Amino acid sequence: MSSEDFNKRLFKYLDDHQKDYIQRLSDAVAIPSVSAWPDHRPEVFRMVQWTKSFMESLGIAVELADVGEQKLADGTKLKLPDVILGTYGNDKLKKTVVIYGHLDVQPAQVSDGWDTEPFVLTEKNGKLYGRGSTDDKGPVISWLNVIEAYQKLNEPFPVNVKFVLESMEEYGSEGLEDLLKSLKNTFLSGVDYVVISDSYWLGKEKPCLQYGLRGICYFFIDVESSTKDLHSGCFGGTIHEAMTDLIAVMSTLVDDQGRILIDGIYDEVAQLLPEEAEIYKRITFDVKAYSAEAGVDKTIQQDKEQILMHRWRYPSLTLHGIQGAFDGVGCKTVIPRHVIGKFSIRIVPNMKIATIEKLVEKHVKNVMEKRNSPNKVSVKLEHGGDYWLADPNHPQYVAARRATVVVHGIEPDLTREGGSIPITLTFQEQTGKNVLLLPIGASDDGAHSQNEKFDVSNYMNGMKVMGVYFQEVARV
Ligand SMILES: C[C@H](N)C(=O)N[C@@H](Cc1c[nH]cn1)C(=O)O
Ligand SMILES: [Zn+2]
Ligand SMILES: [Zn+2]
Repeated sequence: MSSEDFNKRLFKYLDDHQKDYIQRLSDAVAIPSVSAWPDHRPEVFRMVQWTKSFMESLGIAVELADVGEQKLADGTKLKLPDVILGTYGNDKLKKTVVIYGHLDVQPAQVSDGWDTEPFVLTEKNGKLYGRGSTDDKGPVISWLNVIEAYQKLNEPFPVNVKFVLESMEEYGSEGLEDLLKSLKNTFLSGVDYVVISDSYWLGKEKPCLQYGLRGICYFFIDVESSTKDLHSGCFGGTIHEAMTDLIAVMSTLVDDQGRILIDGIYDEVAQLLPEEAEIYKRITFDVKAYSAEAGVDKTIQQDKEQILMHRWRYPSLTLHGIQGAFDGVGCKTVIPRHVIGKFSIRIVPNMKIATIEKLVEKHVKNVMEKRNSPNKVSVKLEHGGDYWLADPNHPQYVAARRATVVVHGIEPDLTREGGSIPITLTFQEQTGKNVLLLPIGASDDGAHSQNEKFDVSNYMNGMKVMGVYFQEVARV
C-alpha cells in the first residue's frame, strides 16, 4: 500500500475515534497532577500509574525510574514522582525515536478566575477546556493514540520508540537530569532522534516547528523579621518589616520597559547578527492578535520583530508572587513575620546559570546593605534550566516539515519558543542527536493561565502530523 493510501486510512481511523480521544483526555485532566502543590503529590503518582496502564495496554514495556526525593523550603522531604521509561519496538533495522513529555500540570482553581472547573474537561465550541489539556497531557496522549491507531489498522510501526515521561517539568524537572545522565549508555544508547511536543504555535492557524527555547532561573528571596506575625497598630513604625524589605528588593529588579536592572545581566547575551535579524522579518505573526490573546491594551514593543526578539532571544524577568503575605479578602492588620518573594529570569544564548545566580545574589546584597535592616535575608536559586538551540535544517526537521505539509497543506514556520523545557539540552547532550520541538497546540491555548484549552481540531490534526512524522522520520 502506498503511504498516501495508508495516510487516508489513518486519518479516517483517527477521525472516527474523536469521541474516544476526548474521553481519554478527559480522564487524564480529571487527575489534578499539580507538581507544585506538595499535598497533591499522590495525584501526581496516580497520573503516573494511569499513564503506565494505558501504555502497557498498547504493549509498550514500561519501567518506572525512581529519581529520589525533593527537599521543600521548610526542610521536609517528599518523594519525587517516578519517571516513566517506555520501550516500543526493538528492531535493529528501524530508527529509534525518543519521545519526551510531562504529566504534571500547573496549579489551577476556580477562584483563580476559571469559567469552568479546571479538572473537568469541558467542551465548548470545538475547544476542550481544562488544566493540562494543551500542557502537556493532550500532546502526550496524542502520541499514544497514534500508536494505538497503527495497531488497530494492523500497520507495522515505522520506528522504535522510547518514551521518557516525567511529572516534575513544571517544577524544573527535578531529578531528571541525573537520571538521563545515568541512562546515557543504556536506555538512551542507539537512539536516532528526540522529539518533544510541549509548546505552541505562534498563531492560531499556521503550524510551526521550533528550534529554540529560553531557559529559566527561578529564585526565592526569603526575608524573616520576627518570631511571629505582629499587630501593625502595636508594632508598625517601630520594627523593620519583612515585607517592606522584600518589596524594596523586588522593585529594583526590572523597569517599566521590561529591562532587567541587575548589573551585568546582559553581558553574556549573544549579539544580534544581521542574518538573525532577517529571520524575524519572514515569520508570520499578528501583533494585534498577540495583544488580544494576552488581554492587554498595549505591549511594551510595538513591531513584530521586536516582540519576537523579546520573547525568544532576550532575557526577561517576571515577579511571580510572595508566599506568606496576606492575600485574603478583607483587611487583616498584620505584619507578616516571614515572606518569600518569587521571581524568575528567562535566559537566552549565551547566559550561564552560575553567572546569573552570582549576579542576583550580589544585587540583593547591595540593595539590602543600603537599607540598614537587621532582617535575615537569603536568596536561593530554586531551579534552573538551560536555554537550547538546534539546527532547523536537520533531516529530522525536514521530515516533520513534510508531515506538516501532508496534513495542513502548508510549510510550517521555523520559530523559537519563549518558554522553557528545562531538560531539552540534556537530551541533546546525552544522546548527541537532534532534538525537534513539534508543537500541536495553538497560540491562544492559554497554558498556565485561566481557561487553558486544546482545540479539537488541533488535537485531531496534531495526531495526524505525528502519525505521518513517524513514517517520514523512518525514511531520513
Ligand atoms: C513550554 C512548557 N510547556 C512549559 O510550560 N514550561 C515551563 C517550565 C517551567 C520551569 N519552571 C517552571 N516551569 C515554563 O516555561 O514555565
Ligand atoms: Zn507548562
Ligand atoms: Zn509543558
